[in-house]
Amino acid sequence: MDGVVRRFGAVEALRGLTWSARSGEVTCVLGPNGAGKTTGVEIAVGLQRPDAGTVRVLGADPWGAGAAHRARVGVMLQDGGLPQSVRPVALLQHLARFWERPADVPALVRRLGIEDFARTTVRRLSGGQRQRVALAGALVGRPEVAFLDEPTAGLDPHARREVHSIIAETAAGGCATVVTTHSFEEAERLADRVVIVVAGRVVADGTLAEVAGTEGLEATYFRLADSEVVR
Ligand SMILES: Nc1ncnc2c1ncn2[C@@H]1O[C@H](COP(=O)(O)OP(=O)(O)OP(=O)(O)O)[C@@H](O)[C@H]1O
Repeated sequence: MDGVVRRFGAVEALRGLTWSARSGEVTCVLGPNGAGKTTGVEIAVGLQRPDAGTVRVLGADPWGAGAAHRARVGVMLQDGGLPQSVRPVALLQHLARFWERPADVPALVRRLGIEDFARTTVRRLSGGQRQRVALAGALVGRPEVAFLDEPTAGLDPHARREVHSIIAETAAGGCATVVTTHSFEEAERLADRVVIVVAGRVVADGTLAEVAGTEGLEATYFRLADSEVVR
């Protein structure tokens, strides 16, 4: 996305957001609460229209893009948007039928521990369980681009470890994998590239090594976030 602006009344959530993600890489997007990460992701998947700027995902403008484009893009949003009254495995099997070459649903279910709560409807799942189903839903179509909004927030350590390996494998399979996170440890473990967003702008963008430099990712983040907030 290039120069993307998004306003909500008097709030300027995105103030010229410019960054990109590449195939075969994990791009971690970091930034304080309210920095504009989710807004950026929602624009990238066509759920919101920018007030200004340009967005291209797989060469297409996501706003108003058709079903063929959407089928190439996987999305996991913070509040899930999952149907409430279905059971997880039935939901994933149903989703898998929309794609020509879906992922192996039983393998995904096993790896994410979804079989432990397979008989519970989505409505009654815990937050972390629901999140695992949402992640499986985002990846079941083997997308070429995936936007995962805080995929490990609130997950227990086992689930987090499994999600990290699934994300790494997804990128290794060629997917441009975008992950928003508040965890430096997660970004250091997963990221090929890091984008730091503060107050609707990108304040750092590069490989993990470039962004972390000699001071490390955490120190870089606080330095950039604090100076931007003060400004
Ligand atoms: N629909 C909306 N109406 C009004 N303001 C909004 C709306 N959506 C987002 N905002 C505002 O835009 C800004 C960016 O929000 P956004 O959810 O993108 O931040 P974020 O970086 O994802 O934060 P978090 O880390 O808490 O998830 C915030 O100030 C938020 O209050």
